[in-house]
Amino acid sequence: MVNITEKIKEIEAEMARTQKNKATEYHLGLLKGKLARYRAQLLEPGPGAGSAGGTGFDVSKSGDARIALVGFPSVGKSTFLSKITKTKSIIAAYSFTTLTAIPGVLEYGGAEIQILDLPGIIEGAAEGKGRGRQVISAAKTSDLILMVLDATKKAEQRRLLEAELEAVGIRLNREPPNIYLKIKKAGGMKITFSSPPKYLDEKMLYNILRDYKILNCEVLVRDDTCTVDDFIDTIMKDHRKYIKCLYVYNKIDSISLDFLDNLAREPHTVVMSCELDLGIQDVVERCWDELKLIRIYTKRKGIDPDFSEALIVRSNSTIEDVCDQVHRTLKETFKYALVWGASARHVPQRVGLGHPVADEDVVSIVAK
Ligand SMILES: Nc1nc2c(ncn2[C@@H]2O[C@H](COP(=O)(O)OP(=O)(O)OP(=O)(O)O)[C@@H](O)[C@H]2O)c(=O)[nH]1
Ligand SMILES: [K+]
Ligand SMILES: [Mg+2]
Repeated sequence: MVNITEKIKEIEAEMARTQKNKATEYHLGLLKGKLARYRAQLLEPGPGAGSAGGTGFDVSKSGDARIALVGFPSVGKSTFLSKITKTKSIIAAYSFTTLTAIPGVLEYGGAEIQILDLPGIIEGAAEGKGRGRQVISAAKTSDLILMVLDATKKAEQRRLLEAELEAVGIRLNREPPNIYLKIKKAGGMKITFSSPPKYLDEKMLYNILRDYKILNCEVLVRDDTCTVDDFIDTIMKDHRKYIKCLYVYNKIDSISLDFLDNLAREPHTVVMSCELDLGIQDVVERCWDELKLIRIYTKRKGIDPDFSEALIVRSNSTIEDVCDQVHRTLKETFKYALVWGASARHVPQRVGLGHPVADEDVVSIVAK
């Protein structure tokens, strides 16, 4: 492990020394590729490492979605958990009060959302400082990262945390790059671009692929704005996780109104004060919006739908997912479904398993 950390440091130092220009472009691209590979190795649990490896804290997933509270020490993560759930996580003015993952349940919109309060992370967390690697691995399993920031601290805290998460392959508020890569057994490399690329060329991709020992493959870059980093993310796609992130500035009771106004205007950002009980509900609502969970009300033939209890499915779900939520084997006897609501072209619409559902649809499943 020490070896890999040293190698990473060496590559980072070499990248810092290398001037960025046309002549060094290929070399820098290769270095980035190597860096990504070592970082992935760093996260793999070594032999006998047990749960101390990259697996994070063993909190089993429960409920309809998971939100991870990530931030530097003493920004108010545990205070926030205690506000929005019945769980009491220890709150104190000293750093590293929380030492493991503390799960709580937020009930909202008929859904149960698991909230994971995590220990504070520090710079260098991705390389294993503190419990950083476990914290970040736990964050990697979440549907939404709530990055809790201290409004009284320097603006760079946000960039530092983002860099830590990026270093272990988490991509915040982004989509996977629009690059097709298929690894083959023979036939050499075939690299094509849908339109002339702005930041890539064939030779560069060729070199990086060779460095990864990928000699036979098909590549199609579909977006002319893709960068070397996007290409490396495509090669490393098994180690990448695209997660939504909401930036939450806490302790706004201690900053000026002007400053507060600026913070609140940043994208994906909400502000709150746990101490004064300000903005907490806004944060919860924004979380709900970001998770894009879908509530489905089921209806039996001849009876009004039961609006008191919703089935919760994820965004982009279909009738098939609804069936799976009701019962494991319901699909097998499924004949058709009747749908009332935003996803139906007319009401009720008779649909099959592949029909995409929308929030607050009413669904009646008809079995064979
Ligand atoms: N001024 C102010 N202080 C707050 C607010 N929210 C929390 N605090 C204080 O900040 C300190 C740290 O709170 P915690 O909830 O323990 O912070 P944490 O992020 O869980 O800390 P670690 O577990 O150590 O990483 C405590 O003294 C809280 O009372 C707030 O909105 N305003
Ligand atoms: K604390
Ligand atoms: Mg805490």
